[in-house]
Amino acid sequence: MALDGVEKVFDVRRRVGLLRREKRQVRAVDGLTFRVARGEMVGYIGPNGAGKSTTIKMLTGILTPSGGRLRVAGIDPARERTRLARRIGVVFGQRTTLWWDLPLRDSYRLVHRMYRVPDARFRENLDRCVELLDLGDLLDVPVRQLSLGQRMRGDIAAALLHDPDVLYLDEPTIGLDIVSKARVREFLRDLNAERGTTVLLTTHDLTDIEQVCTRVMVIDHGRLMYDGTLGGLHEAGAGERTLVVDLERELPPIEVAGTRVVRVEGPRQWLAFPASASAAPLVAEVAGAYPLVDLSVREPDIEAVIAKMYEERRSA
Ligand SMILES: Nc1ncnc2c1ncn2[C@@H]1O[C@H](COP(=O)(O)OP(=O)(O)OP(=O)(O)O)[C@@H](O)[C@H]1O
Repeated sequence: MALDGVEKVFDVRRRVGLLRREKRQVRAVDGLTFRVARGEMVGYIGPNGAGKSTTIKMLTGILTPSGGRLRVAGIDPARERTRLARRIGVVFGQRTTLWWDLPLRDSYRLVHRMYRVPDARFRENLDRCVELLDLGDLLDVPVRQLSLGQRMRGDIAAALLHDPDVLYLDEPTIGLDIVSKARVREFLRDLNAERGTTVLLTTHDLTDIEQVCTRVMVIDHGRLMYDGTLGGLHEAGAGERTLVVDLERELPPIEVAGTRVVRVEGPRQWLAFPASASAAPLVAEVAGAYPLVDLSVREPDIEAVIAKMYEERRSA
């Protein structure tokens, strides 16, 4: 999977007052560049509205990027969506891709035909999924009668019957009890070990990442904020804070000892400094040396992401 400067801009019309409508652009994905090698298991996390679903939709070919280059298994998803469909599996925690009124077995038969999976291969895959996901007693139950955890296992099996090289999972453990969560995670590890399936996992549950992924990418405001191990993420998140400085006019990046300018937009500049340092002397220095209008200290976004996830984990 290879992304180079991928962008997605949405035009949104917003009503302003009674009659006027304002056109605004939302940059849901803003220049994403990363690679995921074959067989990697990667967590893809970020706060609500960060651009995760938009990325996944582009990776499946549902949405066309506004800019940049995107390849999955060597295929341009938007151009060859059908060819790509044979190579990828997709699981959405919040909705099912199964036929609501049909027993699992019939849904699987439809997948079999839709993807023209060779009979022997299909039977082998189905047997393996039934065994590992413990679906034996559920095959003849209509999907609507399944519990959430049972349905999720059924969905995961459906996404894998055509031997995809890449599996996208969007919140696969949401709403599941501890036993079902553990089962899903174990299954993903087994699948990866046996088949070398590449996994991209979106989740708000840190344990999913801890137990399944070897790498985590954090996205915020459509940009990649972090790419590395989970351990490294804690350090990065706790490492820096930002001083947001509004100057009277546009200036070249300002120089304040112990900080570095990470972004400039007109008269506004962002200065990163170590989280362990006190902000007060930095504020005094900026105020003394530059024409200042306003100033605020921001906690790092990554830290906010982690804090939020840990909060959710504690209360789970
Ligand atoms: N079809 C659309 N039209 C306009 N704006 C959109 C559309 N889809 C997404 N957006 C906007 O793009 C941004 C990114 O949304 P996206 O759904 O990708 O975030 P997310 O990281 O998946 O969030 P969540 O965790 O809440 O699912 C948001 O500001 C969202 O409002």
